[in-house]
Amino acid sequence: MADTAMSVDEKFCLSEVLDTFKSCLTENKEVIIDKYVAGWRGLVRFMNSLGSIFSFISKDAVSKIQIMVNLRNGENGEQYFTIQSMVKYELDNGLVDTTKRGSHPDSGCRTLLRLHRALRWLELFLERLRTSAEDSKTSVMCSEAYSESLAQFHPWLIQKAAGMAFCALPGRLTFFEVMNVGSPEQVVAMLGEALPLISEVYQITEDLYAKHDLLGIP
Ligand SMILES: CCCCCCCC/C=C\CCCCCCCC(=O)N[C@@H](COP(=O)(O)O)[C@H](O)/C=C/CCCCCCCCCCCCC
Repeated sequence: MADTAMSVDEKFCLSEVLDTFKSCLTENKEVIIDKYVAGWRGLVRFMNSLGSIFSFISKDAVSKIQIMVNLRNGENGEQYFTIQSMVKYELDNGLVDTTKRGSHPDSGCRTLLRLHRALRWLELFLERLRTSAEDSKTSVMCSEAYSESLAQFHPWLIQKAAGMAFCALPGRLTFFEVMNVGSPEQVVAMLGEALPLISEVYQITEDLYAKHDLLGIP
């Protein structure tokens, strides 16, 4: 049974998120939805600790996480064990609006695609953080990562609101402290460990969605 309650107030722990993404993949390289969602939940906790200016982002992420949790807890929950089984089940049963919005606005494939696009932003942002100089600005790194990924899928108003929120990000050192991992060197080492796993999960999902022509679900 997947978690039904969303707790977003617990303290963030980067190693916990790292472990969750690590445990996302099965031996057959399928992506386990419960673990994927748990990874996002950890990231949302972290974002909440940065201040209420991020709450509009947090709310959207939480609502998408909750849609996935509800699908896992629904009568066909077993079909949502992995992203691969979800895609097969929803496509076989006509449960995805692939070209225009219709009767399945909250399909698993559509909802997960939004998180998947955000995972690309995360990958780009973390890579910038990992290789950043002491005087680098988190707001700039975050904004560049956003422009290269999620921004193309967001309307102007959301882009502006996101840009304003990024300006409220703490400086690099404070940001590292909130991660609660240790020294900056330890943070960099942790990021170096986390990134290949996040990239692998991203690429597997990207390839699967591309294979089924699902990357543009409206
Ligand atoms: C080691 C950790 C360091 C980094 C921690 C990052 C923590 C980030 C946590 C959560 C990120 C939120 C993910 C947001 C998912 C957005 C999905 C989306 O694109 N939704 C839009 C489209 O949905 P539909 O309308 O089609 O259903 C929706 O319109 C979006 C609304 C809200 C704005 C989303 C802005 C996203 C900016 C992502 C950067 C987050 C910055 C966090 C800074 C640490």
